[in-house]
Amino acid sequence: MGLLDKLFGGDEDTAGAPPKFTHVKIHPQVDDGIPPTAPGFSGGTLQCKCANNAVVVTVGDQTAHNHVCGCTKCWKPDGAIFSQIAVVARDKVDVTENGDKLDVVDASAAIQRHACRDCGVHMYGRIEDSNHPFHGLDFVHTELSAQTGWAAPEFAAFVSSIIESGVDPARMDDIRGRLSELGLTPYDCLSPPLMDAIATHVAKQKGVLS
Ligand SMILES: N[C@@H](CCC(=O)N[C@@H](CS)C(=O)NCC(=O)O)C(=O)O
Ligand SMILES: [Zn+2]
Repeated sequence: MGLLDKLFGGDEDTAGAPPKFTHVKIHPQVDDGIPPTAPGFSGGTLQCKCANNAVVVTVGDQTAHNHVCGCTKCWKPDGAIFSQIAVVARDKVDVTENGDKLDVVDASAAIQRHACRDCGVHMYGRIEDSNHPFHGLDFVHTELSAQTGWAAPEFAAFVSSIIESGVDPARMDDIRGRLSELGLTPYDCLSPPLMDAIATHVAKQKGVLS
């Protein structure tokens, strides 16, 4: 193998090779294979983890840009090193039961995460700043739903940020390897389409694009 191939992995043939990183756990929704998106799926309900008086949020549409997120701010189920989070239009999100149990986790954050004060689950995240590139979208964890058919996760965001939660940096090659095996391309910020959407929004605000 030449130097360039060594550096860029040019002729390493991994097609059809058995997965090498199945021991690496990412999130319960993806670890045993990713449930597929159901064509025509049009929403459902999300429920917090409380045994009594659970908070219920009704989402009246399919979600988009579902992904696993390694940042420290998104809610994760116990033991998971990533969250799983997707977006949906804010006018499709309604708190339908026990909304009095919701508190905003950090009012100064761009995403106002509304969490159940009893079980800690984040029920939806809303962007109130009308100048934010993602204003109009809410962030939701569809694993909180009993329905199947929600949009499948497509990529992994904020991967390096898992170190900020205490993950040993020496594990990063295995973790990125597992994400790639699952088809969740690892990015240390967001996916290229979302980064392009943010940059386009900024360029229009500055007047360098129309
Ligand atoms: N390295 C930081 C990254 C935090 C971050 O920027 N998170 C992203 C993905 S959820 C974001 O959009 N945050 C906005 C917010 O938290 O309001 C961390 O892990 O805390
Ligand atoms: Zn996040």
